[in-house]
Amino acid sequence: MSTRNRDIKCALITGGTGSFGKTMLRDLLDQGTPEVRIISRDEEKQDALRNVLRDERVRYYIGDIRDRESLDRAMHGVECVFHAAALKQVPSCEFFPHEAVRTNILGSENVIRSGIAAGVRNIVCLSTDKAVFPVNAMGMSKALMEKTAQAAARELGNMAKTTIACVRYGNVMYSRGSAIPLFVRQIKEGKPITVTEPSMTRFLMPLRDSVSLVNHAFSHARQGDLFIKKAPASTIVDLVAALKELFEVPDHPVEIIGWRHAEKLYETLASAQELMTSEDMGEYYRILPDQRDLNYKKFFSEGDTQTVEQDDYHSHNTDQLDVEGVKTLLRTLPEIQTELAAWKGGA
Ligand SMILES: O=c1ccn([C@@H]2O[C@H](COP(=O)(O)OP(=O)(O)O[C@H]3O[C@H](CO)[C@@H](O)[C@H](O)[C@H]3O)[C@@H](O)[C@H]2O)c(=O)[nH]1
Repeated sequence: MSTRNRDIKCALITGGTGSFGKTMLRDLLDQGTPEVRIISRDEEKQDALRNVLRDERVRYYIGDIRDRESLDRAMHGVECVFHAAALKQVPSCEFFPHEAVRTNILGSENVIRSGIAAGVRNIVCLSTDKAVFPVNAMGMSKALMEKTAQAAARELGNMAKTTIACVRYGNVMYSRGSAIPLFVRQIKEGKPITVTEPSMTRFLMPLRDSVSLVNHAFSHARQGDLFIKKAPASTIVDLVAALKELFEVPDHPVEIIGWRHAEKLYETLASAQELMTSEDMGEYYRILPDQRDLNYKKFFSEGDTQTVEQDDYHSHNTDQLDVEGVKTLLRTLPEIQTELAAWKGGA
């Protein structure tokens, strides 16, 4: 996936047993990283991972990013931190916003402070498109995580030992608790596919691309940068049609259930203002940090008058995949390949 992380001797992944964490872990091990630490709360998930991997280069730390001490114990000697631990489900954050504050904002602050204190070289914090113009508690807390990271980066400046960057990505296809595995389960169980709003669009990103984005950020980050990866999108109705065609169930019923709490019709990966201070890197955008200080007076005397000439970059105006395009992308996912083989084998 990446050839750029070969010189890392010791990496730490927070939330190391999640979908992203496990893929990142495998990527680092494949590159020959001598030591990868993961820190997470759930001993059972760690034990399951330990039994699957059986790799002595992986060190497991039980801990919670809410608890600075547990982070400090895992942090000494670490060169780079991939910070993926988060409360990421929209409904649970909506009902327990204070928990989102404690994990996504205060926990991230702990990761950053612990990393700086231990002299870590790179910290990459994972964010989401839901942090742009946020309407739900999950997105709001991730937006504040980004601000926390950027404030720490600004405070450190360019000469510091530690570089802090963020990445923002859209829906990771087949991630735990998301719509695609739910739709597959509904097909397998003969239950109606529940669609919220057919015309909703979402950026579609395979897990491997989210790891590439993080690797890109790791290799290219300057202090306070935020990276996004350009990605295609589709409507939910096309996503469902693609799955029905792949599983060859043209008559499978679809039930419209209406919008869930705090959902958007489309998601935005970068605002027009952010794009104004961004660098187009081909597959990626680098969004530069705001370098202004608190001396607002000089903005009037020295500031530029900038006009916003472009649109936000969102899932309604990025490349739109049609049903065939979604099918092609879905076919590349290992989980879909496994499900299809079992489905067709058993049919
Ligand atoms: O039964 C369902 C469930 C979802 N959807 C729709 O499918 C799309 C994707 O839903 P889902 O996979 O739950 O993703 P999001 O709600 O967009 O949020 C996901 O994507 C975020 C990144 O944007 C992650 O941070 C979140 O953890 C993850 O839940 C949305 O338009 C939903 O309205 C349905 O139509 N029917």
